Amino acid sequence: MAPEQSRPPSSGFYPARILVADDEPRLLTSLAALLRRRNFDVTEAGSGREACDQLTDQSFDLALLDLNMPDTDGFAVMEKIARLQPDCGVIVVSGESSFSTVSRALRRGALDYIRKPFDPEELLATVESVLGKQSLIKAHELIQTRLEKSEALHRYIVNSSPDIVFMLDKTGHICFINNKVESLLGYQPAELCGEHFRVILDDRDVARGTYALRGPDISADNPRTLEVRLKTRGNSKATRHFEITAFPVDPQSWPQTGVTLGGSTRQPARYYGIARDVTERKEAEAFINFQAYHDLLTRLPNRALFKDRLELAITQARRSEQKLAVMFLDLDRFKVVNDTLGHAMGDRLLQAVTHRLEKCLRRGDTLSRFGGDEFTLLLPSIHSPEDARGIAKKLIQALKDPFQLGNHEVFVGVSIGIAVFPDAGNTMDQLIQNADIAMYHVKARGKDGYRFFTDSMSIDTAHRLSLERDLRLALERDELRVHYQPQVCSRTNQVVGLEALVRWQHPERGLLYPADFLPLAEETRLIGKLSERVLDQACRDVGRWINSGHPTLRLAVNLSPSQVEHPRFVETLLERVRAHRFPARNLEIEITENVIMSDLEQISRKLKELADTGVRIAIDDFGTGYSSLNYLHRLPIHTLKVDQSFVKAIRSGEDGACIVNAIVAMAHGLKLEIVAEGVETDDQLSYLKSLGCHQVQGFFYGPARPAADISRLLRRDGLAFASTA
Ligand SMILES: Nc1nc2c(ncn2[C@@H]2O[C@@H]3COP(=O)(O)O[C@H]4[C@@H](O)[C@H](n5cnc6c(=O)[nH]c(N)nc65)O[C@@H]4COP(=O)(O)O[C@H]3[C@H]2O)c(=O)[nH]1
Repeated sequence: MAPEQSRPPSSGFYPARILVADDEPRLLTSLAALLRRRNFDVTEAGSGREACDQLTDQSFDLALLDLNMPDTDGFAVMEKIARLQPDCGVIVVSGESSFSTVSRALRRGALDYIRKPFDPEELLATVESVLGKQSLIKAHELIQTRLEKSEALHRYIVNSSPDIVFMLDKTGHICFINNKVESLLGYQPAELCGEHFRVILDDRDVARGTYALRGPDISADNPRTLEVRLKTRGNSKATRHFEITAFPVDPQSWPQTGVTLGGSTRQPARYYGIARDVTERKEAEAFINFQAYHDLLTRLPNRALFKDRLELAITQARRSEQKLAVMFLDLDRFKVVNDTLGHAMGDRLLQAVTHRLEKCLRRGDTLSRFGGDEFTLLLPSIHSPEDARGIAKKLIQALKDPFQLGNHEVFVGVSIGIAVFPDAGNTMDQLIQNADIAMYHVKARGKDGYRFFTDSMSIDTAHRLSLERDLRLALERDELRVHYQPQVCSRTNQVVGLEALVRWQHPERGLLYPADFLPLAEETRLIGKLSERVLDQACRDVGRWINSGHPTLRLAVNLSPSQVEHPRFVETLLERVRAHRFPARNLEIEITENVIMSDLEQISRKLKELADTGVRIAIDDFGTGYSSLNYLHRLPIHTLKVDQSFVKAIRSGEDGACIVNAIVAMAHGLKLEIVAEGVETDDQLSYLKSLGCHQVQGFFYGPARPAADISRLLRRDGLAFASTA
């Protein structure tokens, strides 16, 4: 008999439930008693059918079955167990001991076989061994299930990460990479495992990326963070920006460093990292950065970026003792287009202008939009000012052809001031300001041209501000004066005309000449008012002289480019002339070639209108501008004024003298009158006379003088000048 003992160790927290089935009542009772003494929870079944009924009612850990039972044998019960309670183990306790029966029972799932009559100890040992195995299998299955769940959870966490998670071996080959790499870069994780991680690094970042992991001090607490571009699959040009955080795997926190992952690499994982897609942030940063330093309409660098580049270029030029040029460009007639066609057209024009200007430049040059219709250009290393001159001519030429804006064909020009480092300024602000000043000198002299800054143009800023204020006051306080320079016929020494030249009687600085304030007047748009005053005064003075016995006396007035461009130029001029009852045929307006060429069509219409009323038209400084002869016979021009530079050349016998010959010959051919300016010497006068150029103006006959002097002259000598000359 089995000794009375405590519960078997394999039964866990509750006694194992055992079904015992045998058709021999005595054997059944003794077997049950034996097991109960070991604290098993025993259910007895006196037949196979009864055993089957029990199996439908309750569950068991183990069944001890006799094979030979009359109605339902042990095999049938085993079948039912396999179907209803597959976890229930089976031990056959049978008198049958033939090999075939034993083997059949084992094939049907019996875990052991005990032959009757059995030894109680042996039976109990078998029961406990089977129950022990059963509980081990169950525990194993439980752990297996938990592991699978845990693995699934971690896989889910890693693959659902918004970042790419990866592990590398010590040489940088990818041991593991999560699925995120597919949605962000288009690669399958499997195709990257085993590859070196540089295969996805953008070429520009390979050196930085591969070097990054080599630091001696990086760890999980001190990871290496760097921004790199990663290539997307299939198109090596398309990259995305990532912030990578990586560190060596700590053997203490993950002792599995010796284990390879995924079987695709021979080396164990040594680095852990995550790569966060920061493309949108980078793009937003790039856009904000672009906005801060660029003009969004033209996409050109703005004032801030231009100044930054200029500062840098000055430092470099200083170090290498080279020159650089700063140009200030102001569009001519932009305002007219903007005002008449609207801002949208104005914007399109600025874009088109930018496009043409950019085509004239080299890679290192910086063209920037300084504001409105103003641009600045930096030519960082030039050999001589001639290089800048070449570019300026190219820029002017580039804007010559009309711009097509919808149905409108518009013309703009550009006035360019040039300041060359170091002669025209040592600092960034000086260079920009001086280029600006030079530009206004272009504007004041007819626009659509270029000029280099010279010291004589300079007006420092404080001076400039006070001058501007003074100029406004001068208009209010009537400080402007008109002086008249006689135009004399050298054959008769008769005064044929008077050129009105503005002066400013400054309360502190004395008499100022146009060069001192006209550019500023142009810049501050006071030029319009100033010109009106001059015209009014001149009409009054010369009108008086005409009426006092000099009916043929001609008044020559200079007109500023902005005056001529004004849409109401003709009406305004005629209104003033009529208001003073000044005879139109005695008026000659002087304009430069540049003004004409700026918009040939418009200007020619205006000049024809004026000429129809009797007003004469003279081309001032002839020979210094375009000298495109084409317009001469298309416009109602009466007089050519030979620029003083050519007259000066007569004395020294330079080429200029030949130009005078040519201009005079041409004027004769075209039946135009000709006036030579700046005649100072007898030689010049004789030479001009010999060419047949008889109308002259210059210090030879006297400078421009106040009206009172002219009145005296006319009273004393009539129109004859003989006594003075
Ligand atoms: N070296 C030398 N110079 C001589 C001689 N004879 C005359 N000049 C100067 O030469 C300039 C001739 O005028 P411009 O070419 O029309 O050039 C003028 C004209 O373009 C402009 N200007 C003068 N008054 C007015 C005005 O009322 N309105 C406008 N828009 N411009 C004016 O300012 C320019 C300079 O005027 P100014 O300083 O008065 O200078 C005048 C005159 O004083 C000479 O023999 N030798």
